[in-house]
Amino acid sequence: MDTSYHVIGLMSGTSLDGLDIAHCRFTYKSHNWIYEILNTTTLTYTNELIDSLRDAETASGLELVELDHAFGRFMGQQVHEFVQQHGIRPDFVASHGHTIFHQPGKHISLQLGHGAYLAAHAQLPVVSDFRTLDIALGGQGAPLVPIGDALLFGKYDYCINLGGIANVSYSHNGKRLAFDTSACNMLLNTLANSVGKPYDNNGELARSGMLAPQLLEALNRPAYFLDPAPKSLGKEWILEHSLKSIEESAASVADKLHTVCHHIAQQLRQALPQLHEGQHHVLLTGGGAFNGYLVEQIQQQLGSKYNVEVPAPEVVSFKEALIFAFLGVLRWRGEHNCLSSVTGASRDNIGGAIYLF
Ligand SMILES: Nc1ncnc2c1ncn2[C@@H]1O[C@H](COP(=O)(O)OP(=O)(O)OP(=O)(O)O)[C@@H](O)[C@H]1O
Ligand SMILES: CC(=O)N[C@H]1[C@@H]2OC[C@@H](O2)[C@@H](O)[C@@H]1O[C@H](C)C(=O)O
Repeated sequence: MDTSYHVIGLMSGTSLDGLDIAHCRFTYKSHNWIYEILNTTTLTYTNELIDSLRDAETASGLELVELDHAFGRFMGQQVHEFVQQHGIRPDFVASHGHTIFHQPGKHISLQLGHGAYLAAHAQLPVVSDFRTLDIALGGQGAPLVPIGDALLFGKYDYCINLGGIANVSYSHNGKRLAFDTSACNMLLNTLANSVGKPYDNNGELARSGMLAPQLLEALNRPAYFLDPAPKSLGKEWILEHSLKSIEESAASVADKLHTVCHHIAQQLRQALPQLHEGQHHVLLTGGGAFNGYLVEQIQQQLGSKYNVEVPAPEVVSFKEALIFAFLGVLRWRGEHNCLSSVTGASRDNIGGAIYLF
C-alpha cells in the first residue's frame, strides 16, 4: 500500500525576504518518493521583525530567548491562518527556523522559532531544530537539503540553490556531496539596497555594469574556496570576507553587482566536477534563479556540456520549504535525514525535535 503524508514546510531564508510556507504531499510508491506542492505562500516580514532577526546576534540572552518564543508564536499563528484559509488538515509542520548564528568551527548553529510555541499556536505537531544533532556529532549541520535533492530531484546531476548563500549538491561514486560555494543574494541585495532597491530585478543593474578585476580577485581570494568539503558558510564569514572586499572597492554599484555575479558563477564552475561523458543536467533554484544576468553567467562559466535548467517558479521559490517538509517526514518515520558524507558528522543521523500536539 502507498503511504502518504501531508506536511507544511516552513523556511525562513537568510535573505530575510519572508516566511516560505509550502503545503506538500509525499507518497512512497514502488521504492520511490513522489512530491506534490499543493499550496504555497511567502509572508513578507514587517520591518520590525526584519530588524529583530537581523540584530538578534547582538541581543542579550534574555532578548534572544524572547525572540525565539515570539518567532515560534508568529510562525504558529501564520500556519493556523494558512490551514484555515485552505481548509486543510496536515499531519504535521516541519520548520527550519531562522538562522542567527552559524559557526560550525565552534560547533554552533542556532535557528530561532521555538517548536513548542509553533506547535501550540499552529495547533499541530511540529518537527523543528534539524541541525543541532548533526553539529553535536561533529558535523557542519549544513547543508541539509542534499538528501532531499537525492531522493526527490535525483534526475538532475547537480542541484544548485541560489539563496542568500549559494550551494551545490551532487552524487559522486555513490556518495552525496554538497557544500556552500559562495555568498549569493546576501551580497547582491546589500548592493541593490544601497541604491534603494530591495534586489536587482532580473540582474538588470548587474548587466549594465563592467567587470572590476581587483574586486573579483579579492572576492575569489579567501582560502575557503580551495578548502575541501565538508564546509559551509555563515553570515559571520560573509561579513568578514565578501562584504568587506565589496566595501573596500571603489567601483560603482553596477560594476560591483556585475563582478559579484561573475564571482558566484566562477565559484560554481570550480565546485562542479565533470561526472560523466555527455550532457550534465543542472537544476537551479532559489531566488537567484530569477536573476537573468546571474543565470546567464552561470551557463557561460559552466559551458555547453552543462544544461542549466530553471524549473517552474513554485519549485524555484519553495524547494527549500518542500525539502524541510520532507526532512520532517523522514524524522517522523525514524529514518536518516542528514548525510554524514555531506556534513562530516561521525555518522548519518535523524535530526529534528518533535513536539506532539
Ligand atoms: N526577479 C528577481 N530578480 C533578481 N533577484 C531576485 C528576483 N526575485 C527574487 N530574487 C532574489 O532572491 C532572493 C530570495 O531568494 P530565496 O528565497 O531563495 O532566499 P533565501 O530563502 O533567503 O535563501 P537561503 O537559501 O540562503 O536561505 C531575493 O532577496 C532576491 O535577492
Ligand atoms: C546554517 C544555515 O541556515 N545555512 C543555510 C544557508 O542558506 C543556504 C546555505 O546557507 C545552506 O547551507 C543552508 O540552508 C540550506 C537550506 C541547507 O541546509 O541545505
